[in-house]
Amino acid sequence: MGCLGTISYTFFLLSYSSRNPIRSGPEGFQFSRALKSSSRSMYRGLSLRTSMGEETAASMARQDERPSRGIECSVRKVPHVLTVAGSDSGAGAGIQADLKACGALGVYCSTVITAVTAQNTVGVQGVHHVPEEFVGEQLKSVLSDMHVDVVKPLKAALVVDPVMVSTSGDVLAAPSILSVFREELLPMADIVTPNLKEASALLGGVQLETVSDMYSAAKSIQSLGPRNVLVKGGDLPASKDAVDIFFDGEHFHELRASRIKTCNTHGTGCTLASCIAAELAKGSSMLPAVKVAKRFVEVALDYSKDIIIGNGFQGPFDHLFKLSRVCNSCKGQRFKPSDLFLYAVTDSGMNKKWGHSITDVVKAAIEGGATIVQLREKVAETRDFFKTAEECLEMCRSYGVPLLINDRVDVALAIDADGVHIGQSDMPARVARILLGPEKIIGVSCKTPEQAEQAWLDGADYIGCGGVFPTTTKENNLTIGLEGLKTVCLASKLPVVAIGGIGVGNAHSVMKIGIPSLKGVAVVSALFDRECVTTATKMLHSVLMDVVSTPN
Ligand SMILES: Cc1ncc(COP(=O)(O)OP(=O)(O)O)c(N)n1
Ligand SMILES: Cc1ncsc1CCOP(=O)(O)O
Ligand SMILES: [Mg+2]
Repeated sequence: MGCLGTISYTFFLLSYSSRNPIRSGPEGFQFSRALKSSSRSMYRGLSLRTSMGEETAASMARQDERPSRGIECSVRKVPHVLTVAGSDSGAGAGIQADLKACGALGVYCSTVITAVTAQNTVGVQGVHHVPEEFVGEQLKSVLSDMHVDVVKPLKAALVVDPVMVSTSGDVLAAPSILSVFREELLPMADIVTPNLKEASALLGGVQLETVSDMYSAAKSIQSLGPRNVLVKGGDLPASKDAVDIFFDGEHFHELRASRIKTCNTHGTGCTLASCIAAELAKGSSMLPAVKVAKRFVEVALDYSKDIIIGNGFQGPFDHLFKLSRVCNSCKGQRFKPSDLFLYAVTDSGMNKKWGHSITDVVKAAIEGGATIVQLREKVAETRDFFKTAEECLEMCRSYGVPLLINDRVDVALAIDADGVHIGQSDMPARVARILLGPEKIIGVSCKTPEQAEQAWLDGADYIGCGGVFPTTTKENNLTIGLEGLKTVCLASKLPVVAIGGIGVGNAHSVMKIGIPSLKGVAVVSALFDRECVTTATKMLHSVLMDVVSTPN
């Protein structure tokens, strides 16, 4: 059976990149015509039937005609937003924001580019308009291909972000574009999302200064034709929250989000509109889509408040929630096998016994020479573990020592730890790698060469091998001895840290097996079942240093 292809729901997101000036009226008219005529030709090419039986038969016939892509795959609905917008070279707004926002919300986004702007965080340096016919050609290319497999009645929603005046006050469109919006686009729109200045422009320059003004504006704009209106109050003077007014022709909703203190706000309007389109494409109805979009923008702004991109006053934010993690990662280098040299693994029971706090023992171990720390908290409540882990991470970062979390991939993700250590009965390393991404450190416990091979295949960074000696710290743990350790070290393609019953009395014998993949020892009780953790760590450190500095 050949590939049955993809069923697409296409939603139009019609917006222009913020700071992307749209020139005089005729261009707008032509553009809107291009959109309409392309849409019309797409409709002509499709025979839409309302009866499900006929629809399915037609769809199957079309699928049979499709050339096989040479792979077996089943039909899968992919929500699909088509954005018609300008390109922002700084990638904070426009097409680039739309792609990122849709990607973040799990929606496919195709693009029709209306203008290419040269811009950065300082401003717009230039605009190159794409000729109208070519905008039409892009529309045709996308729609003629990506709609042919539509098997349900075509659902097309139009989200119009009427970018005319930026929040910073830049006039982005000539007054003549207003008539295009009013006469051509708004009546077609399922939702229009003006900011205060745009709402004012759409309404002939009326002053909008209060939340109550926003209500009136939403009502007046809705009377111009769009089914729904969202008047965005981000630049409302003297407002503690970011207030938006949604009006569906019958009911008003006042939507509030906390106002994030950040300069990284470039592209919020585009992003909000893309997120609304993405949620609609996933099948949401309008108000829930708007709420999700607003929440997404709030969370993304908060996440990105400390990132620095460019030198201008208004930076972009991070739609994919990745950049501040990368910035925070240890010393820029993801994992160094030498970090396994003296690996401290915490134990809450031992801390309790000695009256130590976890942050104090982590600090003490690092000051004694620990080169990596693992939080191994088997009984803590998730909330407590999360809080402690956050504190320990801050501490470890201040010393430049990586912090790994035992077992709990969720906690590692939540606090943005440097990685995890997982065993043979924990989350599979392959899955942990997918969840954590390529940057994080993953260690896997292995007792056999086969397990070591699998850990390597799964994308682990190191293996923990043991228990080498008997231990009471971990119950029912098979001891593999120095011979078992040697066998695994010889087979392992990954660096190895030995664990289990290791302390000042036997660390020497472990390291002396002399197999290059063995990089250090991981220790619990020899460091933490002690009154003075710093002294215990220093002693073990000195034994290890002796081994590496003494010739064979
Ligand atoms: C460095 C290191 N090696 C091995 C282990 C043991 O992990 P696991 O087998 O998952 O057992 P628990 O520690 O979860 O009881 C480890 N934690 N660290
Ligand atoms: C977690 C673990 N995995 C294998 S042995 C072990 C316990 C190590 O503790 P200790 O260093 O006190 O023997
Ligand atoms: Mg485990």
